[in-house]
Amino acid sequence: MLDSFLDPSTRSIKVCGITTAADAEELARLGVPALGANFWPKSKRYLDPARADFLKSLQGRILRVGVFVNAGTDQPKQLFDAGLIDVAQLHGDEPDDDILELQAHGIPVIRALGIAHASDLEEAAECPADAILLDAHAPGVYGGTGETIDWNAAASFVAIHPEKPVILAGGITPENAAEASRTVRPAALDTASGSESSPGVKDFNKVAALLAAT
Ligand SMILES: O=C(O)c1ccccc1N[C@@H]1O[C@H](COP(=O)(O)O)[C@@H](O)[C@H]1O
Repeated sequence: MLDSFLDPSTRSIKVCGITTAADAEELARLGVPALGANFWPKSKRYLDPARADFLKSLQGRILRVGVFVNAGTDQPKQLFDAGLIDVAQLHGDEPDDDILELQAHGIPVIRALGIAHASDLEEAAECPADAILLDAHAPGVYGGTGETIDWNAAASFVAIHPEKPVILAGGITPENAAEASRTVRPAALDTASGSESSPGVKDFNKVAALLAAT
């Protein structure tokens, strides 16, 4: 499922920060290709793993991405083995060894990189992850800030490294999604704050507009 999500011929979107079964079901019903569930306890969109069982019933209907910040490898493995996630998104300061260990366990990995300057993209070319997610640099909070990155720098990276699937995140909204896709030509877009009415609560008018714009 990750391969079809990343297929550059089909513009995809991941809607991140799902906290309820009802929102997850509605995303699947609308045909959203991927959702993100945030397992970082400090996130405004935290999903307690003890309340994440609803993800199981979505298997095969929507790509389920678990978002982690410096969680180590045990928690992603447990959630994957329990059938709750398909992919791990590492959004902290995790070493490449964590990526390699999760991949060896059969878990595809999305590596999130906070981009403050175009030079930060150099790291992306060497990363062993299955896909790179480019997000705004957010010291201390790591992600979900609604801040955009330098799309021209991201576009150059995509053009120079067509072999590296890139997911563009950071301040993607219904208003700017089409322009973001046109400018950067990423494999997919990713949104948290731009698709919600309040942290962790999805706004389905915004989701429908994002789907139409990608
Ligand atoms: O959403 C969060 O709270 C979050 C916290 C820590 C790490 C990652 C987080 N979310 C990811 O950040 C991107 C960008 O968010 P936004 O669209 O700018 O609000 C989001 O898609 C998640 O993958």
